[in-house]
Parts: sequence; C-alpha cells; structure tokens
Amino acid sequence: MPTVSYAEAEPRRSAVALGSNIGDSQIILEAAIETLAQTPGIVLEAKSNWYQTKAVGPPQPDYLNGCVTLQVEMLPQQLLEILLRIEQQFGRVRQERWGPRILDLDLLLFDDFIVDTPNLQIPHPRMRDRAFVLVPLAEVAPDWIEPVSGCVIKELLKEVDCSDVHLLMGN
Ligand SMILES: Nc1ncnc2c1ncn2[C@@H]1O[C@H](COP(=O)(O)O)[C@@H](O)[C@H]1O
Ligand SMILES: Nc1nc2c(c(=O)[nH]1)N=C(COP(=O)(O)OP(=O)(O)O)CN2
Repeated sequence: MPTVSYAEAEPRRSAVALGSNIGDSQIILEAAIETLAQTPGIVLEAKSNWYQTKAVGPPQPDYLNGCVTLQVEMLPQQLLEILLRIEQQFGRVRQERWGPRILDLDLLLFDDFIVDTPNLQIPHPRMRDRAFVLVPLAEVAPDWIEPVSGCVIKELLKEVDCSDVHLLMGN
C-alpha cells in the first residue's frame, strides 16, 4: 500500500465496534473513544449506547458492546494500525480466539470499500452474524449499505437474534 499522509487521504466515513469484558468495561470503552477522538485525522461523528451482551465463544463474562462512526482522513490500513495500537495501550493481551479481553476494536465499515487482504477485511467478515455489533451499529448508522450483501444495516439487524443484547441502563 502506498505511503499517504493523513492530510493527503480523502475524508471518509468509518464505523468501529467496541467491546470489553475484563475490568471496568464502561470506563475502558469511554476512554478508548476519547483516545480515538483525539487522534489526528479522526473526528468522532456518533456514538451508540452501551449494551450488555452474552459472550459469543467460550464461557466467559458478559461483554459491554457499542459502536462509533468516525470521519477519517487516512487509509483503512492506517486506521487498523491505530485501532491495534489503542488496544495495546489499554493492555490488550492476545490469547485464545474469541477469549475475554480488556478492549476489542474492530473496523466494521469504511465508506463503501471492500478490502480483502491477509491482515484486513472490510466489511468485518463476521459483522452480519453478530447482534452485539448490529444492534449498536443500527442506532448510529441504520441506512449505511453493507457493501458485500448490498443490504442496509437496519435490514441486516432483522436477520439476527437480539435476545442476548440488552441496553445498559443509565447509559
Ligand atoms: N476489519 C478488521 N478489524 C479489526 N481487525 C481485523 C479486521 N480484519 C482483519 N483483522 C485482523 O484481526 C486481528 C485482530 O483480531 P481481533 O481478535 O478481532 O482483535 C488483527 O490481526 C487484524 O489484522
Ligand atoms: N458478546 C460478545 N461476544 C464476543 C465479542 C463481543 O464483543 N461481544 N467479541 C468476540 C470477538 O472475538 P475476536 O475479536 O477474537 O474475533 P473476531 O476476529 O471474529 O472479531 C467474541 N465474542
């Protein structure tokens, strides 16, 4: 991928999913959003409510999940690097797949881009199956077209079981 500075990249809209099930998840997730919003080339557009969700994967505590939309002036690969760096800053340790974590930041959508490289796939390949992603995403971006299916987020939401996703009271 060519080297492009933040200033040279065209403004784009992106959606990022946040999740945590270790520590004080709400404080961690709010701080991660603040870190994102203070990053050069990123403007926070919208933030969903937080949802308490049953873990998908091995037995582990419930997650807190949410989504943000961003205006970004960078390439998708640069945004991924920023997300991975923030996860590390917050003490993320990679262990088992789908295991518990302090902070998970997934790049869901980047305008209408489809990216399929070894270290980055956009749209996030499992987002369409995940109520813990689609419920908060539908709050902030109901009409965004997921470019692989061609369906808007609010339509994709109708296809998943949302019974394990609960709005956190006192958001
Ligand atoms: N769309 C993506 N968002 C985040 N991470 C991605 C994406 N596509 C590929 N990856 C790779 O997945 C791991 C991070 O996995 P998590 O367990 O979800 O943190 C990382 O190596 C990315 O290169
Ligand atoms: N309720 C809930 N369950 C989850 C959550 C989550 O945020 N909420 N994240 C996971 C993600 O696991 P991982 O990032 O290892 O895999 P991925 O590459 O499929 O996103 C696995 N299970």
